[in-house]
Amino acid sequence: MADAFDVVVIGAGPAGEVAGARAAEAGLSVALVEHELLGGECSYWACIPSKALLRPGDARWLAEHAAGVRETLKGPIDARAVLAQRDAMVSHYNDDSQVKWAEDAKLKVIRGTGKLTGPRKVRVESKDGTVRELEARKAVVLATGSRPRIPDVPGLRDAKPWDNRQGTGAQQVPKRLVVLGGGAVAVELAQAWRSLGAEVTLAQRGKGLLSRAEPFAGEQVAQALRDAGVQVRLGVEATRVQRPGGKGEVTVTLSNGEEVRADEILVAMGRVPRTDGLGLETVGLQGGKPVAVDDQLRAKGVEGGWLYACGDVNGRNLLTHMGKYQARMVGDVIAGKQAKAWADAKATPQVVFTHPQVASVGLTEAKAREAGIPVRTVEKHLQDVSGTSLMGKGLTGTVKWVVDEKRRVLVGATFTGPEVGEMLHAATIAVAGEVPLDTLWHAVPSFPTMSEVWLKLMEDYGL
Ligand SMILES: Cc1cc2nc3c(=O)[nH]c(=O)nc-3n(C[C@H](O)[C@H](O)[C@H](O)COP(=O)(O)OP(=O)(O)OC[C@H]3O[C@@H](n4cnc5c(N)ncnc54)[C@H](O)[C@@H]3O)c2cc1C
Ligand SMILES: NC(=O)c1ccc[n+]([C@@H]2O[C@H](COP(=O)([O-])OP(=O)(O)OC[C@H]3O[C@@H](n4cnc5c(N)ncnc54)[C@H](O)[C@@H]3O)[C@@H](O)[C@H]2O)c1
Repeated sequence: MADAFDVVVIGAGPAGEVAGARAAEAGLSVALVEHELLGGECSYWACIPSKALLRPGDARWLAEHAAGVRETLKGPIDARAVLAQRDAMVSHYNDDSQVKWAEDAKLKVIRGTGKLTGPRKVRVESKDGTVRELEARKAVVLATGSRPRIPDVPGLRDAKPWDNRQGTGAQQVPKRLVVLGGGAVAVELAQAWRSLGAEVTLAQRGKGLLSRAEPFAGEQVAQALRDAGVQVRLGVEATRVQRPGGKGEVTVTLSNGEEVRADEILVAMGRVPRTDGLGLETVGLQGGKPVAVDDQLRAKGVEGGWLYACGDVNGRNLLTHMGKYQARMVGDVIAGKQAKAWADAKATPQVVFTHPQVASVGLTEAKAREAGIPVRTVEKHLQDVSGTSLMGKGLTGTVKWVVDEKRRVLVGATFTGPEVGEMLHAATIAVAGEVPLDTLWHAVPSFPTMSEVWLKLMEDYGL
């Protein structure tokens, strides 16, 4: 006999937890199925540990710009203390507090691997082989996230490369690390391990780093990595990896003929949705690719509209906060409220936590032009305002606005520089809220904060 719930959520990462909690808040009974740790990739092997590894290097970089503090800095960062703090931030890979949170939110936690067996039916197999059949009266939510993409480079798999799990969870700093990729994972982890003493080489296929951001952002991050001693190779691919027996020294041959030797190799080449083995074919869908959804996060092509997918698994926006945003919509839609996810199409914020940080929202200039928007851009330097000089001598940064000239609203903004992640939300409000520039003119930034750069941008725009 199947146990019946109003909602069955498969996957308890940030998206699954929030979808379940939102539905439970509306009075629905919810089963939350998880086969590893409640909290998902983000809490233990992605966002949290990577930021814990980056923060000390960032703090030191800021301190190096503070007269009177710089002179007192002696010796390298204490890597052992940083790794211990990382372990504390991931609760030593224990999810007791998350389970308590879920139970307090009235979610029924079911441990095991969930799989669809037909419309509204989920089978959960636990590690000891026990099988439990569940039935969803209203909805099933897929929130199974993503796993790293390991491309078919000859020898790469046999070399037992690090992925984000070892890349954020290693207990020792490798002497030499080679990083393949040039997206957020690659730049953040390259900088983090370099700050802890590793000799790092980063090899990126594309012409620049952070290819979805404004080009100046990737250029500044590349320069910062180089300044910190990272060997940055752009426009090259790994063509072969050699590591006999999958341990010891690894040799990576690059497409320019160069051979890089290292003690570990980190693959940071994107993600694939976890949809294989999920029983999608039992409801007429195909595994191995993202679950396509509409703006209410309903899986397309499933009769009856009872299947939803939020977070990385639908491939819309691989960011924790956007997965949670979609999850709030899912919970509301299942509870019968009107809800539609539109922000992830036009106002997605993202912060890359390198130094300089890269904080962006909405469209880049290139994307806005591609969309046929009549674009005008405004660009200013952070060092033009007193707040930046006060934060640290010699600190710099760039802010670029992308304005829809017809509607006189911001459609995108990018900031680089120290702590700019904390400045991003103002831009997110302006973009999501389509605040007219003539109204923004009356949003006065405080003196002496870095946000005064908004004033400079508005003046340059002609307000
Ligand atoms: C190194 C790194 C750093 C990152 N840093 C940031 C950051 O700073 N900010 C940010 O916004 N994003 C960041 N991201 C992206 C972020 O981690 C993801 O967008 C986020 O984790 C997606 O959440 P999710 O709930 O969709 O999936 P996940 O976090 O992947 O959770 C899915 C859960 O489902 C479970 N599961 C899967 N299949 C089944 C099944 N069949 N049965 C039961 N359970 C199952 C998994 O065990 C997991 O717990 C980072 C990613 C990486 C790799
Ligand atoms: N701070 C943050 O917000 C944060 C941090 C980390 C990750 N994330 C998110 O997690 C997701 C995964 O990040 P990611 O960096 O792994 O993926 P990504 O898609 O952002 O970047 C993948 C990189 O790998 C390169 N690449 C792909 N195939 C290659 C090949 N065969 N040879 C050489 N290079 C190759 C690409 O050029 C690209 O630079 C992204 O959506 C990212 O935004 C966010």
